[in-house]
Amino acid sequence: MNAKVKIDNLNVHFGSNHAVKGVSIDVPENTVTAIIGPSGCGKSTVLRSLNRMHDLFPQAQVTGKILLDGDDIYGRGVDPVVIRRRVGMVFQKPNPFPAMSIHDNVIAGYKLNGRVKRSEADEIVESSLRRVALWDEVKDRLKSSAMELSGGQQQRLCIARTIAVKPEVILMDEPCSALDPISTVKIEELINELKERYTVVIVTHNMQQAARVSDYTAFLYMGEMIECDTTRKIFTNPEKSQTEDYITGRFG
Ligand SMILES: Nc1ncnc2c1ncn2[C@@H]1O[C@H](COP(=O)(O)OP(=O)(O)OP(=O)(O)O)[C@@H](O)[C@H]1O
Repeated sequence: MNAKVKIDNLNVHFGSNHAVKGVSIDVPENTVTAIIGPSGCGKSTVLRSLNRMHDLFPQAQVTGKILLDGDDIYGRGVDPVVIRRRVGMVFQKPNPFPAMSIHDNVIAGYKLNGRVKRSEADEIVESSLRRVALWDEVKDRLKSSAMELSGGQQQRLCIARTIAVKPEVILMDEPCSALDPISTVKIEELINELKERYTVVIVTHNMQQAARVSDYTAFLYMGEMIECDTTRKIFTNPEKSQTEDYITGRFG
């Protein structure tokens, strides 16, 4: 299988804190890869490296390579804005734009490309909302504020906003941690559908969630990648004792 994203000897320093130490992971296309590990082990830092989010933190120093379709996203002349369009991100807490309607939230990122005809915008809003199974719930109130939606609906709206830009890769940082169990099930079902079109990388604290939604799992510990394999192998027959200790709840 092709590696859509290849993380090759990634190191991230925040000042003197060496947060990510020589991590290499291949992320195959049209799969879900979960990154798990105890708090502070560097999961979010690895994830944010995949769309150059650390460019926004001057103290962060990133070395190594992140290849997207074989090209280094940190290469000379590469525009991080273009990378962030190809590699979208969904955050822990749903973060719709509070002053915008449901409709305008979905199309907000797409509009950064330039003027969009009304009919084109309506079509993108509908198809994106359908894809996150939110259309039927909101189609009669597209002009209402996004803040009127429940937390779970807001998270699906944020995923719709990410999809509307037509990314190739979707990064998700603990996308269900602020949601109730029913909304969590909906997002997990959605993640399973998303991989038909996109490559998904998800950070989660919840090992059952990693086991349910992912095809591959990478276990990080203190900034190092201990083991990366199929999720089935990691959860049933891991190679490393640290992985086994973590997934059986002996630490973390
Ligand atoms: N913007 C930042 N500035 C300075 N240090 C940071 C920054 N982001 C992360 N770190 C440091 O990098 C290390 C790894 O943090 P990271 O958030 O990646 O861990 P994590 O595994 O995602 O943790 P959690 O599960 O608690 O969210 C920590 O020591 C953290 O303090």
